[in-house]
Amino acid sequence: MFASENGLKGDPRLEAISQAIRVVPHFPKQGIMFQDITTLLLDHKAFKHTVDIFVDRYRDMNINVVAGIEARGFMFGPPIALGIGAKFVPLRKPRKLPGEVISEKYVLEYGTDCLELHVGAVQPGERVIVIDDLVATGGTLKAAIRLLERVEAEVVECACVIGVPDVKGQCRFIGKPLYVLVEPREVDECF
Ligand SMILES: O=P(O)(O)OC[C@H]1O[C@H](OP(=O)(O)OP(=O)(O)O)[C@H](O)[C@@H]1O
Ligand SMILES: Nc1ncnc2[nH]cnc12
Repeated sequence: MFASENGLKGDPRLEAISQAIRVVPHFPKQGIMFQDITTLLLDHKAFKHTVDIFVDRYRDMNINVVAGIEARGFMFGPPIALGIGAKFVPLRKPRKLPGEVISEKYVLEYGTDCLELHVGAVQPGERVIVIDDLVATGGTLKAAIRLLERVEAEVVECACVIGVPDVKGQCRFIGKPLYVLVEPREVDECF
């Protein structure tokens, strides 16, 4: 669900977060309105609002693991993990993790890819939230959930800064609760 429909209706932090995201049309290919969160990271207030909202939501939910998806989930996951007292586990692209891994392939808006998890990083029964910057088709989150469920973790929720409006039908997308802060921006007036 969107944060604006779940306790944060009218919260000015959501607008500040949205405004800090740059839209780059036709990147990395024609027709994609790329949502660039590097400009959100440049705005320390908007970046802090983002982390604070997730920390407030998850701090009392007995979360053991924050699993961040490469690459942009690595920017939001670690401060959230520190804020809620959980461990951070990277879900990485192929051939980046040096230890024994399990892998899941998935389809993207612009290609195919694969995520890997270190065997032993997450224990059976541990409660996990999965963090990424953006959900579009949900294919990446679904691969992350499959990886974590293969090691018998409990995926409590997925959390993204940006989500296409269709994610309101969240269970159809990924089969797990999904918490999203803002919708993608259409045009870019600020940058
Ligand atoms: O919901 P989906 O359709 O699966 O798309 C969302 C994913 O796409 C982007 O990552 P990308 O694969 O471009 O990788 P990057 O973060 O390494 O650039 C984004 O950061 C999400 O991980
Ligand atoms: N429109 C988009 N902007 C940024 N990252 C994305 N990943 C998939 N679609 C994207």
